[in-house]
Amino acid sequence: MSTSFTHGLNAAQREAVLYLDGPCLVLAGAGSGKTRVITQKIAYLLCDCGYPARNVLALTFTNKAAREMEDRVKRLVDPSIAKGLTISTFHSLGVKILREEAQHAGLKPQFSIFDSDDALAIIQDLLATTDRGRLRSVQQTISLWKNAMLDPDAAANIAATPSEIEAARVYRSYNATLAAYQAVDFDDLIAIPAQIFERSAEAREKWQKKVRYLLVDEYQDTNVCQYRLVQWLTGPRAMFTAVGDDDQAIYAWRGATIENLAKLTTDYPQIKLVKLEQNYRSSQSILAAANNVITKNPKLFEKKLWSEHGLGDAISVTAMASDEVEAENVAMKISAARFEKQASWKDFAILYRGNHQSRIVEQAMRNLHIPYTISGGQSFFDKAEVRDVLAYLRLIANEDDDPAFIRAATTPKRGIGQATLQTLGQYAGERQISLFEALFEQGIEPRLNARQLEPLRTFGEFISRIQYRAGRVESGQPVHAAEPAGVILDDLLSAIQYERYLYDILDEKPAQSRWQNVLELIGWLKRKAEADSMGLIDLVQHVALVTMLERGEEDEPDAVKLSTLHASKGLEYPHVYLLGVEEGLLPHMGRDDEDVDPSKAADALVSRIQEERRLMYVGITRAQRSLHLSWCQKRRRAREDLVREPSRFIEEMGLSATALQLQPDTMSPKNRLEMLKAMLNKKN
Ligand SMILES: Nc1ncnc2c1ncn2[C@@H]1O[C@H](COP(=O)(O)OP(=O)(O)OP(=O)(O)O)[C@@H](O)[C@H]1O
Ligand SMILES: [Mg+2]
Repeated sequence: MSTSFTHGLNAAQREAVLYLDGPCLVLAGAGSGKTRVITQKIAYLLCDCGYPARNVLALTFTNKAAREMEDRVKRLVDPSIAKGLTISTFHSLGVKILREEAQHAGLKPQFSIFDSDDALAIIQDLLATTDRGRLRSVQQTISLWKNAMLDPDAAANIAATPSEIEAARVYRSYNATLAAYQAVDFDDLIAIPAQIFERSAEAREKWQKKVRYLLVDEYQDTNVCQYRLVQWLTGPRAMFTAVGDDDQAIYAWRGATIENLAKLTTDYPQIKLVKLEQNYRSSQSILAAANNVITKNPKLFEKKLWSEHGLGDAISVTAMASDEVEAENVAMKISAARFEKQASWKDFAILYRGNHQSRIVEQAMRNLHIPYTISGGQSFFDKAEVRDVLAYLRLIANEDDDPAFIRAATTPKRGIGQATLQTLGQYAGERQISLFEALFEQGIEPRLNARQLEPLRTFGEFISRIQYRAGRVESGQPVHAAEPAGVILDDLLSAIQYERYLYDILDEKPAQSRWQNVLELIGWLKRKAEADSMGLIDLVQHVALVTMLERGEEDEPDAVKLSTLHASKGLEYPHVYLLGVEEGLLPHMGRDDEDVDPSKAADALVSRIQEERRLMYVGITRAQRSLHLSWCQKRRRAREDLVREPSRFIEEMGLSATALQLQPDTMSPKNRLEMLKAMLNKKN
C-alpha cells in the first residue's frame, strides 16, 4: 500500500508508518529518520485513516522538539484537519492530566509547579543546613525515587546508607510540605498522573478513550514513571508507536532507563520491531567518527548506519590556550565561515557539556556582534527580578503557595516585616491553613498590632482583586469570565511599582537592565497568552514548564544556536562547534559521591563514562556538513586554573594523526589581526 505520506520514505520507514495492527517500536541510530516516521505517521493517521486529531497524541522531551514536530506536521496536514492534535512534552501532558484529574490527588486545578530551586528551598528548611552538596544529593535521591514510582514508605524500606535514610525521612516531610502549598515538583508532573491512573479505573478509561493513538519520540530517555504513563494511556488496545535509539540515552541521572526499550519487547511480545539503517543527516566522515565512538560501548541492539552523502569536510580538532581563547576563537571562526560558505547564522550551533560554559561564549558573541539564541539554560528565569514578578503570578494562581506569598509580600517592601511573617506563619501552622488565608482570619488580629496588620490586609485584598479579575476558579469552575492576561499583567506591574523599586535599591545601570528583563518577561507572557488564548492561570503553569526545559523562541531568528548537549537532542545543524572536549568535562567527572560503596565505585565509573560517550555521540551526530572540536589546555573554574587534557573521545573518534597534531592557538593579537584580514579579503 502507498499513500502520499510515505512518499520519499525508504522501505523500512514506510513499513513503520503504515503499521497499525498493534504496537510498533522503531529502533535506529541518529539521523535515520525516526522523528520523520512520527510526523509522517501522524499525517497518515489523520488524513488517510480517519483518526480525529483530538484522539492522537505525540510525546517528546523538550518544548523545542515538540514545536519542531508541530511545524513538520503543519507542513503536511491541512490546519482544519490537524486542529485539536496534541504534540507535547511528557511534562506538559502531565500538567494537562493533573489539571483535569486534580481531585484524585487532593489538588486544586490551580496547583503551583515548583522548580528545582523552590524545591531545594523546602529541603533546606527541612534539613536545616546550607551545605549545597548535601541538599542537592538529597534532592537527587528523592527525584530518583519519584521517577521509579517509589513513595516515601517504599523509599524508607529500601534506604540503606545513612544518607539514603536521611533522604527518605526528608522525602516524607517534603511531600507533605508540597501538599500544604498545593504545589508539585517536576517529577510529580509525571508520577502523580501515573498514580492516579493506577488507582482510578474511571480516570484511566476516560484518557484511554481520548488517546486512540500515541506516538513517543526519544523513547530511550523515558523513566519508569513515563513508561507506566504510556502503558496506562494506551491501555489494553496498545495502539502506539515508540521510536528511540539506545545509543542516545543520556538521562540516566534523571532516572531514565534504557531497559525500557527491552521491556517494551517483553511487555508487548507482539510488538512490531522496525530498524532503520540509512542516515540522511550527516556526511560520511561525521558518521564514521560517531560510529567509531559508540562502538566502544556495549551494544543492546545490533545497529548499522550508512549514508549516501559524500565524505564531506574533515573534522577539525583545535587545542586552545584557555576557555577565553576558545570562546573568542569560535566566534571568529563562525564569522569567517559564514562569509566563506555564504551561510546564515542559524546554520551554526555551538554545543557544550555544561551550562556554566555559555557565559563566556555569550560574551564573545556579543563582542563580535553575532546574533545568538541560547537554550538549555535557565539563566533568564533564575534572575531575581524575573522570580519576583513570577511570585506574584504564582500567588494569584494559587493562594496556598506560601513561598510565593512570602516573596511577593516582601518585594517591593511594603511594611510587612520578618516578625509579622513569623507570627502569621505560626498562626497558619496552628490552623493548618495557608499564609494568605490566615491573614484574613479574625484569630490573627490579637497577635498583631495595627501597624503590622494593615499592610498585610492591604496586600491580601490587592491579590484578591487580581485573582477575581483573572477569573477565580472555585470548585473547578471559573466564577466569571476572566479579563485578558495582558491587561492584568500591565496593571499588576504598575500597581506594585516594581520599576521604581529597582531604581530605589540599585544604581541606574543595573536597575535599567533588570527592568528590561521584566519587560521582556511581560512581553513574552503577553505574546504567549495571545497566541494560545491562555488566561493568566494557564499562563503561570506554562511558564513553570518552560523554565524547566528551555525558553520558547516563537520566532526563529537568524541566530547562532548556543546549547548544552542535552538540549540539542533530536536537532540538526549544518555546522557544529563542540567546545570543551576535555577529560573531566566531556566525559564529565563530578565530585565523587562520598556515599558510593567502594565495591560498586568501579562499575559506577564505567557506566558514567558510557553515558558520557552516548552524549558525545549525540553531539557528533547533530552535525550535517562540518564538525569542529576544541579543547582547552587551561580552564578557569571558581577562580582556579585547571590544567586539561584532550578527551579520550577525540582518539576514539579515530581522527587521523594530523588532526591530532594540535597547534596551540593562542589567539595572539597578531593571529587575531590575520584572521580579521582574511575575513575582509573574502568579503571584497
Ligand atoms: N527518507 C528520507 N529521505 C530524505 N531525507 C530524510 C528521510 N528520512 C529522514 N530524512 C531527513 O534526515 C534528517 C534526520 O531525520 P530525523 O531527524 O527524523 O532523524 P532521527 O532518527 O529522528 O534523528 P535523531 O536520532 O537525531 O533524533 C532530517 O533532516 C530528515 O528530514
Ligand atoms: Mg529524532
